[in-house]
Amino acid sequence: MIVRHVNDVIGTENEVRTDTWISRRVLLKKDGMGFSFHETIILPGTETHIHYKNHLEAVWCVEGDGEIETIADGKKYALGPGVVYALNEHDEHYLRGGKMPLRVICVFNPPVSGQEVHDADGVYPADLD
Ligand SMILES: CC(=O)NCC[C@H](N)C(=O)O
Repeated sequence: MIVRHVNDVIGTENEVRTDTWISRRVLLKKDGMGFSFHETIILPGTETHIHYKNHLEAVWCVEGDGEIETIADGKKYALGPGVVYALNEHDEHYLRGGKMPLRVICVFNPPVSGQEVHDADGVYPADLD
């Protein structure tokens, strides 16, 4: 069994920081679960263009506020505690931070390896070792 605390990831290479989010990747591809499991903080007032062409992602919003806009149809959804969204169609979207840090728990299938960041098109690479 694997038992970890998010504090074991903070400050390590598996806490990935960008200008718009911080991702603490607690379970990774190498753990063999078939998914990866992250705590992510979306920074207030930011916008991130995301298009997970190679992954499915489900997101559970725990605290804070923000917004997601699906680009294909221009629909906007408010994000806050208890909201869950699943990018079951690899939906290209804008993820926006609100007034407060938005803390979410994310699952990726297939799992990320640990160091992925979005490329210019909002994509994570298919298989990083
Ligand atoms: C919700 C979302 O996709 N945020 C970007 C970072 C991602 N959650 C990650 O943990 O790599």
